[in-house]
Amino acid sequence: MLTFQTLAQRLWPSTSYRVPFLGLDFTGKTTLLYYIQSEADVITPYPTMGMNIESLPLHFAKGNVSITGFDIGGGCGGPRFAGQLARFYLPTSAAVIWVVDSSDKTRLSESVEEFEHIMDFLQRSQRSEMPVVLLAHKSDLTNPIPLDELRRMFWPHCKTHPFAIFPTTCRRPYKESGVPVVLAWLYSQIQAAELLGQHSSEETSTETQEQNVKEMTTYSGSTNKLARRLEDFLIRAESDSSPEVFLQQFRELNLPAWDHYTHIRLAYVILTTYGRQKGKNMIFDGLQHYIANSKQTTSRAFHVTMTYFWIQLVHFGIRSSAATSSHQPPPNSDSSTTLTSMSDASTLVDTPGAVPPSTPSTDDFFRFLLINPYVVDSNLWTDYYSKDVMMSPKAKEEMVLPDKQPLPSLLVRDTIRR
Ligand SMILES: Nc1nc2c(ncn2[C@@H]2O[C@H](COP(=O)(O)OP(=O)(O)OP(=O)(O)O)[C@@H](O)[C@H]2O)c(=O)[nH]1
Ligand SMILES: [Mg+2]
Repeated sequence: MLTFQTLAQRLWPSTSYRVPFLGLDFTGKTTLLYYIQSEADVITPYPTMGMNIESLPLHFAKGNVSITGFDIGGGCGGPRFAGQLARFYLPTSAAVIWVVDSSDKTRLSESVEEFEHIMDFLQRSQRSEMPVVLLAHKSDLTNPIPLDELRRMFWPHCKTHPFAIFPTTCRRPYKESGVPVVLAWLYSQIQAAELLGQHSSEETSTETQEQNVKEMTTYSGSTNKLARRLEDFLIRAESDSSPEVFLQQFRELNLPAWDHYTHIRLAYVILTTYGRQKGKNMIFDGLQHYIANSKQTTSRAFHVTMTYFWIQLVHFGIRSSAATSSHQPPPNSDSSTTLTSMSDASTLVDTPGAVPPSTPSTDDFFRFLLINPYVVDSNLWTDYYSKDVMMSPKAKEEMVLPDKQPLPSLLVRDTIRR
């Protein structure tokens, strides 16, 4: 049976120490991650969808250490879902960074509540010795919550952990930001844990793993639909046909199902194999062809705006997971090419002697889903479009822009990633 923790270990082998950046949305987790990486302030103008995973090589007088920062966004499914996602990584993490927006007293008790859930989980995963650092972030703003008050509220929930609170800001020069002190503390804690042999246990009992899966889908007794759907997607992906067979089934109007999972996998496989420009046209042409000719889709109609929406979201996700993917997109994959259709696609794949573009592996699709779990939510479009706009005849026939908020921008993300 697939267990999430085994999967996480397979996809991100522990060559460096995993440190998740957790906390409520809008607290500054992403800004901090890239601030640590570049030692300079960066602009993060939109909430994180899914995760940012970055390698952070840290240098100290006493030695060097490599940390992999997992910034788990509150921009998808809310803090509860982010907390559930964190459970994939927590049992094998070296430490936890909990970020509080110290300028926002109104959300303090919400932050404590989420923190308590995470600490309970660590307790049950037998990781009650894991170092926890609380960042009283945005300390540049006026009237920050006093550190004593933060200690009073958070400390009772993590008494068994090495624990420290530091004020931090990304709005000052790096050396004055408080961040170097945090990293030095983390380094000393990781070294100490290493000496005591606490972090060496990568193995987790089957019982604990099964508990983690249960934790992933159940939260305080209430079932989380998104987490369940993610689990369904991962289980399906594990036993699914190869990407080559899957594309063949698409061309032959013979897919095993015509549902949200199938659409996401189709978009993923085609966009990673052929790049955005070519892949987008292939998806448009291929879907129209399929809907017009397959018995599976007799009552369906092609929807231009919906198709464009999912292409944009899946492509955004592919670019987000690119840093951790083993699959290399084709050269010039994003450059402009002439219109390509599904019949061109079969030519590309089947021409004798031609070198076919390589398709991504199953692991790459797992990785994509884990980093971008929001794609499992078939109602995600409602965050961007009102029902009236999306269901209008105009939106069905041509691309209509969202009326609620702009779609996540690759340009912005790439500026941040530089
Ligand atoms: N004043 C101030 N603002 C900051 C600081 N760090 C981040 N911000 C701002 O806080 C806002 C939220 O930052 P993000 O990094 O997107 O927050 P996040 O925790 O990643 O949010 P989600 O992705 O929604 O979970 C942005 O407007 C940042 O520019 C800081 O040190 N000082
Ligand atoms: Mg973020």
